[in-house]
Amino acid sequence: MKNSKSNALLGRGRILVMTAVAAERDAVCSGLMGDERFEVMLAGVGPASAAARTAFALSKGKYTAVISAGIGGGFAERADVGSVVIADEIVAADLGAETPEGFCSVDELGFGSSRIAVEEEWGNLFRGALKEALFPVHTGSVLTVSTATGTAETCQALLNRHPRAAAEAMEGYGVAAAAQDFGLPMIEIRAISNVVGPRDRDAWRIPEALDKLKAAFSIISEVSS
Ligand SMILES: O=C(O)c1cccc(C(=O)CC[C@H]2O[C@@H](n3cnc4c(=O)[nH]cnc43)[C@H](O)[C@@H]2O)c1
Repeated sequence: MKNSKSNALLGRGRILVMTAVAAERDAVCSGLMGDERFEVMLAGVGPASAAARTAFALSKGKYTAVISAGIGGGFAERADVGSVVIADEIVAADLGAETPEGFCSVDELGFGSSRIAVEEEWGNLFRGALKEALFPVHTGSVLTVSTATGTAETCQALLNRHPRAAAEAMEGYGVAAAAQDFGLPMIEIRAISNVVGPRDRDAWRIPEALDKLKAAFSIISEVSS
């Protein structure tokens, strides 16, 4: 599956892929099957570690684009367990201040933006390729949180603030902030392992999500060639 649009983005150099933990990195590497255009590194868990490690990697190597990837929580009826979410924007969902009237975002506080745009053309390309391969794939905001949601109340509060949210994870905004500082396009891809809501770790389908992550990167490698 060749595509000239992808070559414009991917053909110029190496792509840095950041995953939080080793199991995610291994799944991505396994899907990429030695595709040398991609380099996969560990971001650590959470946006701070992800931003620091991504910026460090970008300062040392020559990259033309960045992907934040891993497993993630899916919002019910938007992204089922076993599906893949391709972000169309990344939102730092808990970056701000609590007030008696409710949550106040950094945007409202006047300290910058809680949203970082992703590479739209690239997202469309990957989504199309995954769909063509009959892959369950969704698009929407991917929220970055420092505390994984564990109650129905927090889940509802996030959805009230971010009606377009499809998934949440813990690194995307950090990776995106570093990519933005280096002027590089980026995207976030999450294989859904669990439903966002009351914490039930036994219900997380991690091996299945890692398999989906692997399969997604196999398709991404193919469509990028
Ligand atoms: O225990 C394991 O074998 C294992 C293997 C791979 C990954 C993990 C993780 O726990 C990864 C943590 C990583 O996953 C993201 N994540 C997943 N679900 C959620 C969620 O509901 N809310 C927020 N983040 C989620 C997150 O990016 C973590 O860094 C374990």
